This record gives sequence, C-alpha cells and structure tokens, in this order.
Amino acid sequence: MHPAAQQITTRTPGKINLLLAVGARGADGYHPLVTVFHAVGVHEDVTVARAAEWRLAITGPRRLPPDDDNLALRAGRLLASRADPWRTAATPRTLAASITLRKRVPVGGGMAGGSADAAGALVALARLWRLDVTRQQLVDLAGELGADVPFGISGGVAIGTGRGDRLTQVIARRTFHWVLVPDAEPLSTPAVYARFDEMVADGAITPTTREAALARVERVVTALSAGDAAALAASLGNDLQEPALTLRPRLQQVLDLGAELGAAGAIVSGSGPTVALLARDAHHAAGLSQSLLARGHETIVTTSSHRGAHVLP
Ligand SMILES: C[C@](O)(CO)[C@H](O)COP(=O)(O)OP(=O)(O)OC[C@H]1O[C@@H](n2ccc(N)nc2=O)[C@H](O)[C@@H]1O
Ligand SMILES: Nc1ncnc2c1ncn2[C@@H]1O[C@H](COP(=O)(O)OP(=O)(O)OP(=O)(O)O)[C@@H](O)[C@H]1O
Repeated sequence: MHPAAQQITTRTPGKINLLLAVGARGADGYHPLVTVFHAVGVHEDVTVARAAEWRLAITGPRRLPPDDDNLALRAGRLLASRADPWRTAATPRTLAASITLRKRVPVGGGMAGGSADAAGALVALARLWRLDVTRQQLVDLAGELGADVPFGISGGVAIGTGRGDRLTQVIARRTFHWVLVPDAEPLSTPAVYARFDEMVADGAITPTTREAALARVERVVTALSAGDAAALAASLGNDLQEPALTLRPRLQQVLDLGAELGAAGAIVSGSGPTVALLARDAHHAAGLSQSLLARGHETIVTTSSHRGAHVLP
C-alpha cells in the first residue's frame, strides 16, 4: 500500500446555467428549478493537508477574507461530522485539515465558485483521510451545503431539478467557446430570488411551469449533442435574468454589446452578475474578447469543461 498522502489538491469547475427555469417559491423558501448546468474551464483548486485543527488560506486572482463561514470550511466540518461510517484503518483519529483555496471563479458572480470550493474540499478531504466513501455519497452530502454544490462534484453537463441539486448527467462531449464578462460588484443570490418573487407578485414575470421547462431542456440538450452553437444560442434562457437586470441595470449594456459584436448568444449566468457570451469557435471567442477589452471590460475566455471535482496528480 502507498503511504498516506500528506497533501491533496483537487480542481473543480465553475458553471453557467444554459437554462434556468424557475418555478414559484415553495413553503421551504426555495424555488423548484429545471436547469441545465454547464461546467466551464474556470477552475477552483483546493489543497488540503493534514493538521491538528482547521485552518484556511485563500490565494489566486479572486480574493475574499478567509472567515469561518467559508463554504470550503463548512464542507470540511460537515464531512468530519459524518465520517464515522466511512473510516478505514488509514483514517486519522482527528479529522481536521489546513485548506488552501486558489480562486479563479469571480466571487458572488453567479458561477458557483463557493460551491466549487465546497465540492473540491469534500473530494480532497475524502482522499486525504482515506475514507471509504462513494462519489454518490459525497454528492448527497454536497446537497446539504447548497443547491449548486452537487454539480461541482459531477461537472460536465447535467440537468438539475428540485432545488437544482437533483442531477441527471447528460453526455455532451462537444466543446463550446465562451467569453465571460465579470462585473466589479457581486450580486447576492437570495436577493435575486427575492426580486424574482417581487416581480412575480407585481405580474411583471410568471414562474415557469415544469412542463414548459422540460420542453426547453430538450432543445438545449439537442443543440448540445449536435455541437451546434447557433441552436444552443437560440435555446439559452434564464428566468433570473430580468430580476438580476433590475438590480444591476448596467448588465443590459454588456448583453447588448455582446450582440452588437456578433456573439452567437448572450445570457446572465445563474443569479448574475457575470454575463456569458457564446462564441462560434475559439477564433471568434478571441476576437470578441479583444473587442470587449478595447471597450474597457474584463473578460475570461473559456470552454466547456468535461470533468467535475477531481484530484490533481
Ligand atoms: C442561482 C443558482 O446558482 C442556479 O444554479 C442556484 O439556484 C443557487 O444555488 P446556491 O447559491 O447553491 O443556493 P443555496 O446556497 O442552496 O441557497 C441560497 C439561497 O438561494 C435561494 N434559492 C436557491 C436555490 C433554489 N432552488 N431556490 C432558491 O430560492 C434561497 O433564497 C436560498 O436561501
Ligand atoms: N469559498 C467561497 N468562495 C466564494 N464565496 C464564498 C465562499 N464561501 C463563502 N462565500 C460567500 O458566499 C457568497 C457567494 O459566493 P459565490 O462566489 O459562490 O457566489 P455565486 O457564484 O453567485 O454563487 P451561486 O452561483 O452558487 O449562487 C460570497 O459573497 C461569500 O460571502
């Protein structure tokens, strides 16, 4: 047997929602969703090392203070509290770790960066502690941390229902090219859902029924499997886009600019404020990015990512 690794690093993708159909708020405060998650190559790396007590450090181009509420720490503590049935002879008695996040996903950007950190921490710690736990058991635990966390583990393309945490994986090996435009200020996910509720109450928008949502999913999945960027662009949809735009009106200018510059499609990612522009190919993406940079916008050029949280060699 190999000696137990003292340090493990995982890599986990951020996401955009190709489709985000939102139903009416339920009694539990959550909205029933039908969504198509699409992982992109903007990654969070989570390094864990054996330690006597919990520690957190944050590095990388996107920063936030390393406080006790960080989702990666919450993930670690949750796994430690549930680990007993999964212990092996190689599992340390004290389950704590030092966690280092290398963040690349915009913070509070609607791309599930914090969720990716939690997903990456679960996979990394399960390996560090030599737990006999299945990926599905980790996915189930992930759902307790947040609606977007299970997808961080599975990655690729998945249809999400329930709170967005019940996943059905879609085989989609084609690669799509995206130019992401982050906004300087985060948007709060609960605030965007609350704005959705206000707009529903005002009659400005209507929640999407499950039947309507499933028909839209089919269009997205067909476009994905054909590798057809134009068809995918035509099938993109986000019910949180209007609420996000009323909270952050300047995002409309980015959407309009994307269309003007010839993006195949333009959508707010999840609860925003990051805008995702779909390009025809890598060359088109590079050109779009250049034009946006020349107009003073930050951009991230990326593609579909086919793997969820995985251990780096
Ligand atoms: C907008 C999305 O990113 C789309 O994938 C997700 O729905 C948000 O997922 P998340 O940030 O992991 O969400 P959680 O941390 O579970 O919940 C944060 C808050 O978002 C709202 N929320 C979330 C998911 C959902 N299906 N309905 C909701 O209303 C609730 O107000 C909740 O209190
Ligand atoms: N590891 C983390 N990385 C980023 N934010 C975190 C983390 N842990 C806790 N948070 C808190 O969660 C908030 C939102 O985080 P995140 O970057 O995941 O937003 P998001 O991408 O909009 O989320 P989602 O798309 O899942 O709704 C941050 O403003 C921060 O206060």
